[in-house]
Amino acid sequence: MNRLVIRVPASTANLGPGFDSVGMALNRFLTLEVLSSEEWVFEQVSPLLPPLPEDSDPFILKIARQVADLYGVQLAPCKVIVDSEIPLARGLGSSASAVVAGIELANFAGNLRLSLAEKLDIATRIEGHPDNVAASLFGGLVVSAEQGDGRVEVVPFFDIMADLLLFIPDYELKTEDARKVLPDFYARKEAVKGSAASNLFIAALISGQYELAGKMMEQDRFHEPYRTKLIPEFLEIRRLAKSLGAYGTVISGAGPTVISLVPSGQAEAMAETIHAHFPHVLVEPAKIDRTGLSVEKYAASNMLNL
Ligand SMILES: Nc1ncnc2c1ncn2[C@@H]1O[C@H](COP(=O)(O)OP(=O)(O)OP(=O)(O)O)[C@@H](O)[C@H]1O
Ligand SMILES: N[C@@H](CCO)C(=O)O
Repeated sequence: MNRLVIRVPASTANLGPGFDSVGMALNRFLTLEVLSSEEWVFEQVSPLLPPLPEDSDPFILKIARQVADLYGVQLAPCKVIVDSEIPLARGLGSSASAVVAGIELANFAGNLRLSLAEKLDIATRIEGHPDNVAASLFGGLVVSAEQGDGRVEVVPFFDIMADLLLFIPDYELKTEDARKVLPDFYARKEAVKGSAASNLFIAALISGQYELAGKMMEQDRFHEPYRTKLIPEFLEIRRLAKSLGAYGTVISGAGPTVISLVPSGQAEAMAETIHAHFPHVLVEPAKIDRTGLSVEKYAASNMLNL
């Protein structure tokens, strides 16, 4: 094996009331080209990536080494060329994609032969919650729950017939900071309403009742009431998107990106209208990625064709 291409989709977490449990993969990708090498070499070709540290391992290699330590193996050195379409700290799962990429790098360079379930458990432990990593690994809409024993159970769905509209502000919001504004406890009445909204949202979404899914999507009780103040344009975007026919509009992950679930084929036209109202926000149509993590292996004999 001389060349490997690891492709990991971005993701949106929560989708409103599915806090830390629901994720959806998006058609924006982190890509690693991995080649056999005498020593570790990292190159980055996207301006969206953070600068490579001068005195320590790059983040993705740190994750790979962590996984190798877990299994007690040494990693064979590689040259890794990293490209990315996922903006950092915007609520589009950049860290989860990097964690999944690091695990896959370890899988290759340490010859670990990890199963998808093992990758999910490790990624969840590193990321702290399964929503983004599960979506990046499986693709589609993924509902997940940690089991308390280090294992994560998931059910992916691939037949959601809707598109997405991303509103990406020009400022970052670190997940760590956006979690600090959340309460440690919820009153029973609030928790019951939040959980009911989540249940009905998922039931509506997977049964193709997108209007109802959109309505329930906007009834989160777990995080949006506390994070709205961190994203000043959120409620105005929601209002405008609704007036143009979006099913529902929520904070993507920990924000600041706002995401709308919209009828198939309508995202482009809506993006054009909305962009004029929010000049400092990038308004981009997106689609659900239904592939998840993909790994392509190329033998030496094929390399001249690549
Ligand atoms: N490809 C990468 N290479 C190195 N570091 C990365 C990479 N992707 C993400 N990171 C690190 O993760 C941080 C962003 O993670 P954070 O959890 O705050 O936001 P996010 O994952 O983009 O959004 P969210 O979790 O809300 O979906 C970056 O600031 C950077 O430190
Ligand atoms: N569920 C997570 C996603 C961001 O990592 C949150 O909302 O904090």
